[in-house]
Amino acid sequence: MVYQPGANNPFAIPSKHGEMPTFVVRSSKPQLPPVDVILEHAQVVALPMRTRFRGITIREAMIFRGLKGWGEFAPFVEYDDVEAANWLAAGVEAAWQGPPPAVRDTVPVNATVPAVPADQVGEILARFPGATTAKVKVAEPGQSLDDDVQRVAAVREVIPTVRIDANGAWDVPTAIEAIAAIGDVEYVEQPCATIKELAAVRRVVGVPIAADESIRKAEDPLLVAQADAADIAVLKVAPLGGMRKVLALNTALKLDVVISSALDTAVGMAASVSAAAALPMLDHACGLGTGVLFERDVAPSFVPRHGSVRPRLIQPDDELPLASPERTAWWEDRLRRCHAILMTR
Ligand SMILES: O=C(O)CCC(=O)C1=CC=C[C@@H](O)[C@@H]1C(=O)O
Ligand SMILES: [Mg+2]
Repeated sequence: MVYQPGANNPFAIPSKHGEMPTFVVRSSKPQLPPVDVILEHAQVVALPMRTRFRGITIREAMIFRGLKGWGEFAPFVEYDDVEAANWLAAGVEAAWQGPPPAVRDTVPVNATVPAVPADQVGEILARFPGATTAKVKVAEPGQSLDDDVQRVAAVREVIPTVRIDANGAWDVPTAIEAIAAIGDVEYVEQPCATIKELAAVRRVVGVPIAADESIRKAEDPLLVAQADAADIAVLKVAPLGGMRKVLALNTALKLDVVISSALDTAVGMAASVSAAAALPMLDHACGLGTGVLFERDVAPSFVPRHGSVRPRLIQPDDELPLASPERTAWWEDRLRRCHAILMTR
């Protein structure tokens, strides 16, 4: 199909001054704008973090403007193109389709506590005013179980409801030992790497198990539920391919759901918050307060107030902390490869 410039072109974005673009582009996917249309309004940002999180101190992201707003493409740099292509689908959905209808206007969020020493916990929690649930990272490489126990204890002094996330780092015996040592928690997210191990831990421990990587990195995201391996599904909009994908998964999984960020900038966070606002049922706080972990965001971050954030559309700041030309070229190449993958799906 050839898209001509102007009104009949479903992907054409008027410039800031209202003129239609002058390109002629080819695309065979009605839902996917041609790659040059995406890149025409794209910028790559490098955002400094206030606290190292998941080994990241500078969060790079590509953001682009579409017909319905802004989208984000920010797969973690180590992800391969097949996995990263889901993130592009999510960004395109946000920018060209916009959010699904909301059923609530506030979304409760948890405080997110990176694997910091216990004496830094108070400073982190102060960034999440009103949060009644905290998610604490545990099992960080190079740290001990005692570090986790102390960090969680320091959090509990301020916020009694604690969930922990081991990112699949424990084997089954270590998970059972660590969960017993850490004590009462709302749930344990991804204690072990595999679905089989999650099911084994779940059979032994008396606390609910949440699956994150076992859903977003699985070939079949429904397997974890079929294997009775989890009580709660942690769903992330960008890695799972978009807001509507997450809503469909929520229906198919038949588990309690928590929507969590993928260390989204304010643009990606707008999509994540919109997905949470559109869920028919939401019984748990969501991991959508991570904007406060950024030193600088692309627009005012979704800062929790009274423990919640509100869905809204984002207009990025005029002046952004742009990535270097080399990094920008790297992201453009990556987006082109991911776009080619989406063309085959
Ligand atoms: O859920 C939260 O409170 C914040 C988001 C969060 O923890 C994560 C975001 C991005 C990458 C992950 O390592 C991490 C997670 O594993 O859930
Ligand atoms: Mg997780």
